[in-house]
Amino acid sequence: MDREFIRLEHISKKYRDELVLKGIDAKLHEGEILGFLGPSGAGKTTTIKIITGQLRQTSGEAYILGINSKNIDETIYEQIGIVTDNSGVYEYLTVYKNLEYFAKILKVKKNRITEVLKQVGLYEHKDKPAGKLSKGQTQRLVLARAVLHNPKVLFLDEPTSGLDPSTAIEIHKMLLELKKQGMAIFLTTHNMEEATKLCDHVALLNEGIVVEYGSPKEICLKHNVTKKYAVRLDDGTECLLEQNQDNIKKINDWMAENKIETLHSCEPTLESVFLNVTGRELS
Ligand SMILES: Nc1ncnc2c1ncn2[C@@H]1O[C@H](COP(=O)(O)OP(=O)(O)OP(=O)(O)O)[C@@H](O)[C@H]1O
Repeated sequence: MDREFIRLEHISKKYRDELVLKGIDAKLHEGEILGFLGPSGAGKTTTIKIITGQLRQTSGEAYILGINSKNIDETIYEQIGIVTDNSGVYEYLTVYKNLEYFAKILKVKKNRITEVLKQVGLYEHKDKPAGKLSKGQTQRLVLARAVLHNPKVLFLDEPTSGLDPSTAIEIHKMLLELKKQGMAIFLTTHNMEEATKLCDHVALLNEGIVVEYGSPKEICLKHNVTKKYAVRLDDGTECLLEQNQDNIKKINDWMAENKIETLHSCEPTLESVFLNVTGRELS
């Protein structure tokens, strides 16, 4: 499960005089989810466009499925799926007809349409015009279209942006299922919780630079400089205690007196790491 599907080597991109990517390196392997995280304007969409050959970088090299992105052709497009927004849904066609249309283009057998509709939970809506779907259902349809041909790599630009939490959870489940099947997923998001839950690796992007790269856990532990415990006592008192001998003794005493209601160690979150490293909020 470790075939390399994407490699970015020091990618830079200038739009006129503005340098928006400043030497990005990253890798994505089979069956992995890589999160590109950063605030609006950090360069996430630009990165997807470069990898998928829609935009030419100013310097550096990008490879997808072993092919340089500059030489991408339809054999590569047949092996990738891209979801950047909800465009490309034909509102007057039913859900099924939408997928049937793309199945023809992608030379996918019809029984795959039913399979995918069931997988994304849209089977019971298959005869509804796409224009009458809710936002979350539309996002599922877009996802269904992107995975119809069983791509090796799936690009998702903010897949749960604007969705309610329960629909977002459903989308997360689907993505983890696709990952389990070996699909490599390149995901951009502002949402650190989503990234922590889904991603094997994340790149924290700020002003065109990757300021941290690694697994969410590794990154959080690396920034866990002042280790603390959060304690809540049975009288409602809450306190944050640094991890030292005195406080450990205090906690032991409270335990002996059966006073502790909850006790947690407080590792930083990706959100707080980002704030620490860049001085900026993510959203
Ligand atoms: N075609 C373009 N011409 C000029 N500048 C552009 C172009 N496309 C993007 N930019 C600029 O490049 C920077 C990065 O944009 P990009 O869309 O990659 O950011 P992003 O991280 O995807 O943001 P968001 O989260 O808002 O989608 C921004 O400052 C944007 O204004």
